[in-house]
Amino acid sequence: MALRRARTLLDAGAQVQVIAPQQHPDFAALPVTALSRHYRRGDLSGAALVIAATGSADVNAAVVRDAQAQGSLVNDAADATRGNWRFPAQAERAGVQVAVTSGRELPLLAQALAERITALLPDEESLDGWTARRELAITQPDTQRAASLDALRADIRRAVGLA
Ligand SMILES: C[C@@]1(CC(=O)O)c2cc3[nH]c(cc4nc(cc5[nH]c(cc(n2)[C@H]1CCC(=O)O)[C@@](C)(CC(=O)O)[C@@H]5CCC(=O)O)C(CC(=O)O)=C4CCC(=O)O)c(CCC(=O)O)c3CC(=O)O
Ligand SMILES: NC(=O)C1=CN([C@@H]2O[C@H](COP(=O)(O)OP(=O)(O)OC[C@H]3O[C@@H](n4cnc5c(N)ncnc54)[C@H](O)[C@@H]3O)[C@@H](O)[C@H]2O)C=CC1
Repeated sequence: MALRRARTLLDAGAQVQVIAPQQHPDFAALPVTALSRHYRRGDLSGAALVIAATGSADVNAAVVRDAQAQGSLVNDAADATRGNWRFPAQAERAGVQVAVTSGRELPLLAQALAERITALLPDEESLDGWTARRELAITQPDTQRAASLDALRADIRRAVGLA
């Protein structure tokens, strides 16, 4: 679990520190700093986002409490309602990102919706074409500009399946 979270955070550009007595061997290949020991109060100092993902509910509760006391965002991997951060399913193509949360614990729905949305995401060529059209449109005089943006809006809406 911690490994999956670490990959998500690294993909988002975070600096990741892992604290656990036993760590999955795949951590060795990741650019994380690792402490091979039990969690101690004080370990969270300076952390913007904290994930409690031990198998122990008591340790996770202590981590959540300590994180909240210092004002950090925190996720309890065993129960998202105990923290204030949730992990969404993600759809991404050519820089366009959509995050889907079920607002509850229903990851299979979030994943299914993210998969459906991925199929709607435009390719790089379309994005580049629309961006160029927008850049041109916003340099035009008012009436022409409105017509160009309306035409672009209609094309974009059609491309994502809207009437
Ligand atoms: C609350 C949340 C976490 C949070 O935000 O804190 C949460 C909670 C839990 N997930 C559990 C199980 C599974 N999670 C997945 C998959 C994903 N889970 C993700 C998010 C979230 N999962 C958040 C809610 C999201 C929402 O609903 O909106 C995704 C979308 C994103 C991500 O994890 O990065 C990711 C897709 C990754 C991808 O697309 O690649 C699969 C399927 C699989 O692995 O393929 C299973 C097995 C099937 C099943 O159990 O449904 C368990 C039981 C654990 C146990 O057995 O103990 C809990 C805990 C509980 O429910 O208590
Ligand atoms: N949100 C989700 O999608 C999922 C959540 N989970 C939850 O995540 C948690 C972890 O599950 P797994 O990764 O499968 O368990 P795991 O047993 O593989 O890993 C637990 C890790 O916690 C470490 N640990 C134990 N005591 C510790 C302490 N005092 N201080 C620091 N580290 C300590 C262990 O060394 C180990 O590395 C569980 O609470 C489980 O319910 C599990 C699967 C999916």
